[in-house]
Amino acid sequence: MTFTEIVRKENNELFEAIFNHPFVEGIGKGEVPEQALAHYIKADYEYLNAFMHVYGVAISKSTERRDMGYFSEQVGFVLNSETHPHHNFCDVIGAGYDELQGYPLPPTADHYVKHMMYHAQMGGLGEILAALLPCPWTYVEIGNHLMKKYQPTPNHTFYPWIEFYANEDFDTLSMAMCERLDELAEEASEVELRRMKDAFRKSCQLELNFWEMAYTCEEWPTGEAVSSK
Ligand SMILES: Cc1ncc(CO)c(N)n1
Repeated sequence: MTFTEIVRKENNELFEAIFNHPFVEGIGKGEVPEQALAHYIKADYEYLNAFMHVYGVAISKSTERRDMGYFSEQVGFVLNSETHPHHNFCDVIGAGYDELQGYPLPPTADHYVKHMMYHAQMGGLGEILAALLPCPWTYVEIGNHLMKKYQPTPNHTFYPWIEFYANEDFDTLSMAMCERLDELAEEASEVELRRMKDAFRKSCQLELNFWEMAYTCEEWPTGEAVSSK
């Protein structure tokens, strides 16, 4: 088995818990509370900004042009394409996209971006990719799972969202990350492999918690966040 096949298997329970989460199930059924959709977009817009910062660190740690090219392509994808699923949620709640931008991250999203930045700063390319991979991988699987289970047609409330993540383009771009990570794992030491596994698992856990954060409209204890800007 390859490294990514092993970690996919070791974290199967988390993937299943994500598929069964009420937010994700709600997307499939076409019913998600409006506050949860708004909370998700506010957090995810800033999360994706942080994700691009991590790609930037990954570029600075790359020695090969193919890696630099891949990361820069991914930044372009987040900037130009991953706005589409966000627009779907905004349209459903009748909110303008810019109204939901610029908010401080709730605790779980804050934890998630700092977890990725920690591995980006402390680790090599393999460790960075291991921390990043659950982001596209869980969404590819969510998209395909919802397509299969609910077989939405274009008039489904969340068809654009589901179609975006189930689409082959997203799959191809994301799964290139699996192949590169497997190559890096071949050359990694035992210690590096353990760190890569930890980074991957924690990102899967935080993916699950991110859905819960949005669903419960999680806030900081006193209801006031300190802006990190
Ligand atoms: C939290 C989170 N994980 C994964 C994705 C998919 O890129 C996303 N947009 N947000």
